[in-house]
Amino acid sequence: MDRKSLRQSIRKQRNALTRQQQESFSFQGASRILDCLKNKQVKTVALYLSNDGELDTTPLIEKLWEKSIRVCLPVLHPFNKGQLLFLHYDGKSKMRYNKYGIAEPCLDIRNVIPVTELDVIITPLVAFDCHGNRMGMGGGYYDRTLANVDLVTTKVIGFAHDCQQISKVPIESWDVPLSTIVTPSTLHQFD
Ligand SMILES: Nc1nc2c(c(=O)[nH]1)N(C=O)[C@@H](CNc1ccc(C(=O)N[C@@H](CCC(=O)O)C(=O)O)cc1)CN2
Ligand SMILES: Nc1ncnc2c1ncn2[C@@H]1O[C@H](COP(=O)(O)OP(=O)(O)OP(=O)(O)O)[C@@H](O)[C@H]1O
Repeated sequence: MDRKSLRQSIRKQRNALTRQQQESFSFQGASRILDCLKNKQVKTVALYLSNDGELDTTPLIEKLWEKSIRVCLPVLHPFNKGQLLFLHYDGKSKMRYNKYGIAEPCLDIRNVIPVTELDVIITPLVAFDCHGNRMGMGGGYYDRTLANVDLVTTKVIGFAHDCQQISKVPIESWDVPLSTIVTPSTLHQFD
């Protein structure tokens, strides 16, 4: 299957999960991520607000706030096409909808967090495989972000439903494989 058909098919599957499944999976996923961050000096985590049947990040965001860990969200760069900025997000952040209908903090330079300050980036994805290859929504936003990340100082974790795992992601030269992917049932570690 080509990338486009694969995307469509997996997006359909995750959107078909029931409300009850979405809710229990989001708590299971959150607790796996927290396990993964335990005993690490984590001050700032980049997350995303779930959309299109993605594993819901709300319980995880709440838990991080409880632990006084700073949460950032991606914002589409206003001029540089395909690039993301990361903005601090708390319960009081002013929000707007971007062109994809995803809520993001209103752009205010004072709230921009440089990627070098992100201890952990939790990425959304559409499909992944047993080698840690990921495929996203098709904008190349995270591929571009990860191309500029120092993977020694910033831990990158994919977050997805179990049903998003496929046997082989058709990869492209710019794809950055992930060493960790968390699903509700499993912490996947790849070498
Ligand atoms: N929750 C969440 N936030 C995110 C991402 C994500 O995957 N999930 N992104 C990860 O990169 C960025 C947004 N990337 C996206 C890229 C394409 C589409 C999308 O819906 N594309 C439509 C076509 C839209 C159009 O061009 O009109 C489609 O495929 O149907 C959505 C988000 C930043 N924020
Ligand atoms: N590091 C990069 N530099 C420049 N262009 C890039 C880079 N990474 C990806 N792109 C471009 O972005 C487009 C979309 O890439 P791709 O389909 O792999 O995105 P994706 O992995 O599905 O999305 P995302 O990374 O946002 O989740 C491609 O046309 C590709 O040329």
